[in-house]
Amino acid sequence: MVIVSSAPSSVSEANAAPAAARHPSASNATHPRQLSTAEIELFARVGARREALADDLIFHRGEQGRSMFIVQAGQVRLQFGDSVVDKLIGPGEFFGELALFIGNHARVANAIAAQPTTLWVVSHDAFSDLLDSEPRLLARFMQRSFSYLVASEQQLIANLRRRNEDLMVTLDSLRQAQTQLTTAQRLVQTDELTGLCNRRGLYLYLEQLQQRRIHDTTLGLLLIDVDHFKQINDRCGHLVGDAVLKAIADALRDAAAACDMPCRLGGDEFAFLAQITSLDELQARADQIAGAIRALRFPAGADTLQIAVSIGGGLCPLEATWTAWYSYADTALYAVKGEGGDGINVKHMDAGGDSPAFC
Ligand SMILES: Nc1nc2c(ncn2[C@@H]2O[C@H](COP(=O)(O)OP(=O)(O)OP(=O)(O)O)[C@@H](O)[C@H]2O)c(=O)[nH]1
Repeated sequence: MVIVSSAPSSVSEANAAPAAARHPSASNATHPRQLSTAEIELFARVGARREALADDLIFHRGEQGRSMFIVQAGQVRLQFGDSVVDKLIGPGEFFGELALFIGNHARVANAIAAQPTTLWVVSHDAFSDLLDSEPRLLARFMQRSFSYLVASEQQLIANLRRRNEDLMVTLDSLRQAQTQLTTAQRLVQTDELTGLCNRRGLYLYLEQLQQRRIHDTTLGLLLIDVDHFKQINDRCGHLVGDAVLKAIADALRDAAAACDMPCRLGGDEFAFLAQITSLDELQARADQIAGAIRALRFPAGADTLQIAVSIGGGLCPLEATWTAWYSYADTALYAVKGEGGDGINVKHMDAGGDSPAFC
């Protein structure tokens, strides 16, 4: 509870010195916020006495102030908020002096009694009167206060600058972490050998399919499997096998429109999901892929190696699932393999048709 009501105070609370529990008589204003005995006597003469119990609010942040406060006994805590450290004002020290000098000044801190405290409250008007009667003493007091205020403001600016720099460093680390996360996400969706999407990348594409759909198109799926790939590895070595897989990936990439998804499902098996308008268009993609792969040549000792693929697929009924599409295309692919490979089997995936996937 505040016993004596008082007018409020200023920005200079931010600059109040930490309470060192100095007693006024122990010093003759050696600390810039410590009043000399003469100053205390002068202010005590014109100030109103105010008693505050522990936790009493003396003024709050934003409140307009016209008075300065001097702690006679006890201690006042200035809370600035915004992560600025609180300050404790002890006996013989003053706070809120800017309101005294300029009148009507918005307080920048809450002032709360840290313990039972006695204050002198010096109003702006009383101070103006004193300026006439005690100009020399008050000039020294004001000079000291101003230089302390300026030094404190500079300290505040330096702290803010440091805080800003710390924030920039934190922001930088966050950006780096974000980039690393994006890279990691890309890597887990990418097949290391060919650079195409892997199965995880395909599943992500399927999850986002609704948003990626192109108006007036349907989906077509092709499964592409290299014929006798094991023999290529056995005859020519794994490095040639790898080169074959990479070249097939390039052929798929070349045949893909921006909205299509060519990917490597694993081993020598690839998938190609296309947004197209007709079965003919899907057939044309399959022909382009098979033709490009057939045209590839790889050194195999004295000979050159030619590659062939089997392709199965069809137009995907949108009400069916990926598993059903895959199962249908796989059946179509193995029909080609059963006839010796190097062929294309692309049809409508008809839920009422002869495919076991849709039975
Ligand atoms: N070079 C290389 N070989 C791989 C890679 N991944 C899987 N393989 C090999 O690919 C071969 C696939 O063999 P199969 O599944 O029998 O297929 P295939 O020999 O093409 O038989 P068909 O499909 O019936 O014509 C296996 O020998 C695997 O070891 C890879 O990344 N690089």
